[in-house]
Amino acid sequence: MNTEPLTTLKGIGEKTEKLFAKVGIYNLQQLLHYYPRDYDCYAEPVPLRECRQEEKNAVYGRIVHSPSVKGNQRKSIVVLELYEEPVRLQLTWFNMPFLRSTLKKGSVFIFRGKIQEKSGRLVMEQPEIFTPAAYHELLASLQPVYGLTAGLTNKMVSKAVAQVLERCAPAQDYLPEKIRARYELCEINYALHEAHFPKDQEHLKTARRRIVFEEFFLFILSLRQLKEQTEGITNAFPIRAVWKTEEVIENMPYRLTNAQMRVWGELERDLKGHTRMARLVQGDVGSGKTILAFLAMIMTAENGYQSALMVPTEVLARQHYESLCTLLKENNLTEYNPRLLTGSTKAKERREIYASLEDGSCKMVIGTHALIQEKVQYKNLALVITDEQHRFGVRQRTALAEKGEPPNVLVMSATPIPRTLAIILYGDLSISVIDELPAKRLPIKNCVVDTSYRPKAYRFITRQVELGRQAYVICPMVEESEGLEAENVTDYTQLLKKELPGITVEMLHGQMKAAQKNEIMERFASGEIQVLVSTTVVEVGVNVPNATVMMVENAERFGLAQLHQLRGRVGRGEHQSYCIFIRGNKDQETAKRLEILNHSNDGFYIASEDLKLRGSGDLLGTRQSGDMEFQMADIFRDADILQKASEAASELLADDPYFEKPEHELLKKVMKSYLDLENHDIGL
Ligand SMILES: Nc1ncnc2c1ncn2[C@@H]1O[C@H](COP(=O)(O)OP(=O)(O)OP(=O)(O)O)[C@@H](O)[C@H]1O
Repeated sequence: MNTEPLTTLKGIGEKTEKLFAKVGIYNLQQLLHYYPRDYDCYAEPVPLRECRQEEKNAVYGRIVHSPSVKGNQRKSIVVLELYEEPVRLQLTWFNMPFLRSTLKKGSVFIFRGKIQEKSGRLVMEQPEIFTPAAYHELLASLQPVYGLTAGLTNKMVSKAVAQVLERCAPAQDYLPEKIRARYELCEINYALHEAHFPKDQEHLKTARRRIVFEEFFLFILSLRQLKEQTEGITNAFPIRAVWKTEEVIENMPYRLTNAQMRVWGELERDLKGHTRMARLVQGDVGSGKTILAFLAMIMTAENGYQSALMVPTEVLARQHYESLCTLLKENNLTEYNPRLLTGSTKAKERREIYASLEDGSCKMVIGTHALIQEKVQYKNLALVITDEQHRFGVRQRTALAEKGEPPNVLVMSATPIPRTLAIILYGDLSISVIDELPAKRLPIKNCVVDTSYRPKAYRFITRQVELGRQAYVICPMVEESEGLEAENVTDYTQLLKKELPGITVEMLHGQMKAAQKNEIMERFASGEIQVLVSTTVVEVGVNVPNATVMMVENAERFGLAQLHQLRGRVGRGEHQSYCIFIRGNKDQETAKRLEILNHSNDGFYIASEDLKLRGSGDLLGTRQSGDMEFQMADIFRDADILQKASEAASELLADDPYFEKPEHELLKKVMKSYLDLENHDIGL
């Protein structure tokens, strides 16, 4: 593992190092695995009449008239007209007056950019300019497009990656030869190189297959090890039947659905059982998983034991904490002393919480990664609940479990994974499914529209706010970023403040300070903020039943599973809810994909239809699931590779369960650092 800092690369100083840190890259190893999020394909130039609108095109241009330059020194626009009967195309460049001397009359260039229709004219803004010879060199190649942040350019990333590739190669391959041959996987150095700088689609496909396989393979191997260590362990916290949970269920303002009751029965059986519980509860968005988690916590506390609920974001931790406190108060159970422990808990309070966990006076704790820091000692932690399994590595899953006697483990997930895949990905867990939504829910009304619909959408939101409801508006980015045409939360909030006078509009995104995020979320939950412009930080678990509109800008930039999660933020109460997906392009494929969402509110159906539509050949589309477990793999798109990796892991473990054979020596080392890395990521 190459953990040298980025500053060991040429051209990277402290300033650039900080920019890389913003996208989560701190060392060479991480940079090597920072795969492009897309690839730009340099296709043959086409005649103007064959250009496709809303897409990137390359066109030949013989300059007949010199370009015009308008404006002044500080703000100028260079305009060049291309004409091929019957098509006229206007090329424009902002603040690049020097281009006038490059674009000389009589010369020939290739211009490349997106063609759009604006006020009845075809325009290409800020096109790239190439000489025909230079373009020829690039032809058919795929140029990597990396995820960026303000100040970090694509060129900076690709140059740095190129250096690392040169420095690290040739690495020894740790996937055993036998497996590589059997599953037709290419060699590691080749895979890494082609994943970043593919020669063509075929090379990319081959590279991708290898990397995806490897990601799944390592994951499954560690999962199997985990299973071996934990399966059949005696339940160290036997639970007696108690009546409190029955009372809590009776006192609830609603009745549990049949599915909730069935799953609760399964949880209860597990908790009272002789062997340790290890269960996954899967249920579509809004199906009511949280109350089951709370019931399990109450039953555990009633028996004198502690439980911990760990969630991926602070916003969600706080929300769950508040609902738990309300539930306990309503049932006179505040003696369980629930606490909230997150990264932003102040030192003094933190010490108090640590003490109450150690002496056992706190029976329930909800929090983020802070819960698994070394300093936290529990008196008798009997139940660990993790929310949204996917966001935690295998290692994190057990870190909590290692604090004392192995506790019962309950995992909640809203990711609609088909059963066959779930069995692989959650190999160490039994699975329960909540396959029913609470009654009285009206199906969400959806529409997929283009940007011209915005004024109507704003009027609609205004009317909903007048009725006392609230709305979310989701943008893909936090702030404007060079070369990326997508709406951003910062500018959009300003725009909406103007467009929606008299309505309280605020923004929320992951880069804000925790205290600020909490404040905004609390004001939204209490109804004070009426429209929340946000990134996908609200994607998982956020529960504000009064919100009835979810408007998603640049819906094409999100995977369907992610859009389904976002949509799940509305329709959580009794009011009719609406979802407006705004398409930022006119691409046919996008339209087809979004139509699936438009016609169904069922997460499992959406995932399977999406898979059919994509087929396995689609390499470049948006990743389906927003999970962070894998760098490149996507559990939906790569379902077939997942199956193969699972097969391979079984074969390997049957042959050499402790990696003792010489050909598995390197793999053993990699497995160890794979687990350590996850530890390292969470600061253990
Ligand atoms: N049986 C029920 N009847 C009516 N409302 C319910 C029922 N169960 C839960 N709810 C309510 O439905 C809303 C959604 O429940 P919850 O937050 O548990 O969903 P979830 O399954 O965790 O969804 P997500 O995956 O989106 O977080 C909450 O406001 C909750 O109080």
